[in-house]
Amino acid sequence: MVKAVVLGAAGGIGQPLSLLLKTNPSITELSLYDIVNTPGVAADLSHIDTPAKVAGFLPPDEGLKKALTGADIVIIPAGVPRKPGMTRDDLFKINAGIVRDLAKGIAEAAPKAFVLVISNPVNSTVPIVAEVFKKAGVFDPKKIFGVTTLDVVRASTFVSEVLGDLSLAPKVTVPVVGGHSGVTIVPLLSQSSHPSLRGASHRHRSFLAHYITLGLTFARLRSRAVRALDNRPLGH
Ligand SMILES: NC(=O)C1=CN([C@@H]2O[C@H](COP(=O)(O)OP(=O)(O)OC[C@H]3O[C@@H](n4cnc5c(N)ncnc54)[C@H](O)[C@@H]3O)[C@@H](O)[C@H]2O)C=CC1
Ligand SMILES: O=C([O-])CC(=O)C(=O)O
Repeated sequence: MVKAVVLGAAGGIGQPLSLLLKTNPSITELSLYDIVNTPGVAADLSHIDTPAKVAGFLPPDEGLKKALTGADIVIIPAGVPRKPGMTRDDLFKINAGIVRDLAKGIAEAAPKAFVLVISNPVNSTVPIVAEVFKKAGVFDPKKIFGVTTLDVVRASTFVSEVLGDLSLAPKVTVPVVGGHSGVTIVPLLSQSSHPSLRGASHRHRSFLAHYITLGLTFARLRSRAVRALDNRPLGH
């Protein structure tokens, strides 16, 4: 029996994430919490023919507590996303308080759950959860995670795309270490399994690394980067 809870389940990340969780046959219970719209999202997902029993919760009537009770895994995509021109750090002012309050709820209702923090800036929201848990006496460093998998899959995809063979993406590995903000995202391109990167120049690798760290702003630069690299042979 595995109960998963999504806090911020009605948002742009929360809805597809909840859908993916509902399609996972290992999950037997799925609770969706948000300040809006979760009853509708839960009703839609509940029609999918997989084992998870889905329920939606809103803040009134201790909705957060009800959503969290008995949770094994809690995933947090609640908060505001950045607008053009903003860095992830610019979200701190709003998201810090949101994550802090949700963490207090988890510490009270599901202190043993694994907690996965998606809300940005991840480099700061993870320590916020840790501090709230320490204060509540329930801190276990092995159970709190910042979700940065996106940087890893992005690195595989971008490297394969820029080097001209997207079909390699599922097989290419590019380890990414550090955090999930600006220069703290460090793709280890020298350790990539992509065959063309082994002989690439430092300059070329730096360019790719910068490209991978841009996150959502990458879209505007993507075609420019592909064009630039198309005209520049590897090693230059
Ligand atoms: N770690 C990562 O790889 C990624 C992180 N993000 C971050 O995830 C967060 C969410 O992004 P989106 O889903 O695109 O934003 P969104 O605005 O579409 O959704 C956010 C949801 O959070 C809800 N929310 C706000 N305050 C809440 C509270 N106190 N309790 C519960 N729910 C609350 C909103 O009602 C909304 O449904 C942002 O901070 C974004 O930067 C986004 C993409 C990737
Ligand atoms: O860039 C953003 O604002 C959202 C995020 O963390 C990402 O896509 O890596």
